[in-house]
Amino acid sequence: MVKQNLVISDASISLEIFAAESCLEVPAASSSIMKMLKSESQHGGKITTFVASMRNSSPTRFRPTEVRSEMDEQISWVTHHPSALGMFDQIVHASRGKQIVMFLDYDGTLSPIVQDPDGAFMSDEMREAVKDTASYFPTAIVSGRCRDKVYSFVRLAGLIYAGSHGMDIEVGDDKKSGEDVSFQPGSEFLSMIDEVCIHDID
Ligand SMILES: O=P(O)(O)OC[C@H]1O[C@H](O[C@H]2O[C@H](CO)[C@@H](O)[C@H](O)[C@H]2O)[C@H](O)[C@@H](O)[C@@H]1O
Repeated sequence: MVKQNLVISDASISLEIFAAESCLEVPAASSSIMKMLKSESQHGGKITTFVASMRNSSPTRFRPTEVRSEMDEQISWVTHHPSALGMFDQIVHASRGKQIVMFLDYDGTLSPIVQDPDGAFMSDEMREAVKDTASYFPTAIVSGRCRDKVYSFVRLAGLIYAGSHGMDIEVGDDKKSGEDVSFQPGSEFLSMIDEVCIHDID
C-alpha cells in the first residue's frame, strides 16, 4: 500500500510538472486521470508509464527561455539585416554618385517557396517589377538552379543570369559589346564531374 501511495504521489507530481512546463492549462481529461490515480488498484504501476508516455507524446513544450533566445536571435538578425524598404532614404543618400546593381535571388524571393521545385513560378506582377527595375539598374538573378531553368521561369531578356550558385553566368546583351557574354568558372571542372559521375555509376 505504501508503495502504491508513492507511485500515486510521483505520478501526481509528474502531472503538475508536465502542466507547468508546458504552460498549458491542466486539460479537462486530467480529472479522469486523477480518478485513475485514485483507483491505482486497477492501474497499479502503469500510471507512471502512462504519464511518461503522455509527456513524450505531448506537443513541443513551451519553454520561455528557448522562445526568448529565438526572439533575441531574430532581433539580432533584423538588426544586422535591416529591410531596405525601411531605409530607403539612407540608401538613396549612400548611393549618390555610385552605380547601383541589383542582385536578386530567385526561390523564396521572386517566387514563393512551394513543394514542387518545378512549380515555383513567379507572378506576372513580380515579372513586371523586375523588368521595371532592370530598366533603371543592371539586374542580375543569382540562383542555385541551373541557368536555363531559372531563365525559363523569369523569361526576361537583358538581365544577367547567374545559375548553379554563380558557376554559370550569362550577361545578355552586354551594354558595352551589345553581345551575350558568358562567364563559366565551373566549366574547368566539367571533365572532373563527368569522371566522378562515371565512377559513381560504376
Ligand atoms: O538560390 P535560389 O534561387 O534561392 O535557389 C535555391 C534552391 O531553390 C530551389 O529549392 C527551393 O525552392 C523550391 C521551390 O520553392 C522548394 O521546393 C525547395 O524546398 C527549396 O529548397 C531549387 O529546387 C534548388 O535547386 C535551389 O538550389
